[in-house]
Amino acid sequence: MIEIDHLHKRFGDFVAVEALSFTVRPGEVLGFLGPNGAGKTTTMRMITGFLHPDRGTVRVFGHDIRKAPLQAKAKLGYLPEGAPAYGEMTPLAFLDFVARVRGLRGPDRRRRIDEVVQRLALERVLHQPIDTLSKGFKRRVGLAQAILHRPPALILDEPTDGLDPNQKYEVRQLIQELAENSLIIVSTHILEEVSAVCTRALIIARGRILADGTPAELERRSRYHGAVCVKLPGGLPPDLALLPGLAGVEHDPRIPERCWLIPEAGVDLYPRVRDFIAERGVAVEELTVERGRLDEVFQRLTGFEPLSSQGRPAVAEAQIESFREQENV
Ligand SMILES: Nc1ncnc2c1ncn2[C@@H]1O[C@H](COP(=O)(O)OP(=O)(O)OP(=O)(O)O)[C@@H](O)[C@H]1O
Repeated sequence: MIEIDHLHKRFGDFVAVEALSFTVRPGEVLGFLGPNGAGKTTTMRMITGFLHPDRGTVRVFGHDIRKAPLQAKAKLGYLPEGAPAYGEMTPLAFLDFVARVRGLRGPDRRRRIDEVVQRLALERVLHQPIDTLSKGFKRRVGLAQAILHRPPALILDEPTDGLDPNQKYEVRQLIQELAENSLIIVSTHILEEVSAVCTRALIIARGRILADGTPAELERRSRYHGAVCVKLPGGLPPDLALLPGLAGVEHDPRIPERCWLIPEAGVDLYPRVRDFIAERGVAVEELTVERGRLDEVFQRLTGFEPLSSQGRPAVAEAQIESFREQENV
């Protein structure tokens, strides 16, 4: 278990992390999300003991990272941002060096190195200087050193950043496998990654926690949660706008006959839309329900407003209001 209690960090006058508290338990994969400069790396560096907080504590399986750093660090594997390594070394020499630092000796050291080499499929680059490896292989070497001593907690700072889609997929698969034996804190900018690998997500900005929940809980905070996506070749019947519980209509800018019917809070709109379509015999090509959009929740919480969406929902809501006025509803 990792317990973080009221962590603070300033750089000069700038507050990078403020009163950050959370606990991560075995079995959890915590996605650490936030815009650039939110304080993710600073927090991870404090958790792993590479940076001292101004205030607050970090306990790793009961060991305070400042008072008992060796015991705490023995429980941690850390992949820093960009997976730095000694570039002139080969992966084999680097892993051997890390294994020695981790206190692994004799046959056990060789066995563990063999294990991670196999797990990360490093065999064919073992004797090539790390500087000459592709980004994907460099990241694998970084992950190999992080798991070499089989730590019960892994801190991974943007493990898929800069990788191609296949390499990203591979690393995500690996994170899911590693989650069977270790709790994981993983920072990312990629929201689909959160749904793919995380059991819980924490959104931070300006060093503070803005949201904490499972990916499904966060998706439920989206205005698109429960939105019904319809593609109607004959266009939107005007009186569909009168459907009780409909908060707004958003048209797909790329496909004219397609739109999202946004529900009022707490309304299950889908059965009403389905019944309306069935009763009127409206031709329909697509009818699906959205779970919600993490990107929209993230943008709203972090105060970002994309230019392309400004005003769009408001216009749709105004149209509905005018329909309702005309019909005296
Ligand atoms: N050593 C330092 N000296 C001064 N400012 C720093 C230092 N380290 C980090 N900062 C600042 O603290 C803030 C938080 O940085 P941090 O790297 O933790 O953010 P992040 O969430 O990891 O961002 P990114 O997603 O871009 O990696 C940033 O504004 C950064 O410039």
